[in-house]
Amino acid sequence: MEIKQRNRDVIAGSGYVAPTNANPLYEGFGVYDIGSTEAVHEFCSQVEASPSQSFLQETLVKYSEAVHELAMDIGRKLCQSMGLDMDLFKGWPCQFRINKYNFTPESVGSSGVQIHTDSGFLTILQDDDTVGGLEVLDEKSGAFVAVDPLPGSLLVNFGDTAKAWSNGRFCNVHHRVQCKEAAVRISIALFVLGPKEAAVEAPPELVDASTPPL
Ligand SMILES: O=C(O)CCC(=O)C(=O)O
Ligand SMILES: [Fe+2]
Repeated sequence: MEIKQRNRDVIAGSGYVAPTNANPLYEGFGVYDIGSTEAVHEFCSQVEASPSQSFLQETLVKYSEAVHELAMDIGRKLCQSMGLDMDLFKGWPCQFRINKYNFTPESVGSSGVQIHTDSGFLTILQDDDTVGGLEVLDEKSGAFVAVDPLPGSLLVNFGDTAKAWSNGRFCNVHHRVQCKEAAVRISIALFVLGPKEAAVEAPPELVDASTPPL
């Protein structure tokens, strides 16, 4: 526990999250801004990835660089597809989280993570290869739809900041994690948060008479 606690918050909730009474099955590690290779190295040294475990550090650096580049690329393509000439996510902090759910026989049927929307712009999620549980809300019918494990795939969803920026064109999807079986479930998320200093505002091209400001 002492070692896990070394993964301290940079912003609220960005470091180690221990199980709580409200959420006893969940714990997670995090890096505030994975766009910084130093932050990834610091994380590895905090959780004592020793030189004998250097493959861990290498893997994490490679993974974080690849998923960060993917996020930036998605930002550019989103803008292109909307006819906007901008590099949207450039310089935005990207938070990284490794989620662990210690599901038990007693917890089957209960909640691993309550229903929520992600607060940032975009989330890239690598879900557990075998243990399901992620469900997204179909806003029309009000029913939850299971997102079954699909090894080798990444799931991308928008959050609250994307809804604000796009003036309601992008939907911040509600989702939750349910315990379906007594097994450890791991997921890895990258959250493209939003501009560090400036406020989020819809570009003028996305505001007109038929889509007035939200
Ligand atoms: O573990 C998952 O599949 C989803 C986790 C999640 O929704 C989150 O970290 O915001
Ligand atoms: Fe989420």
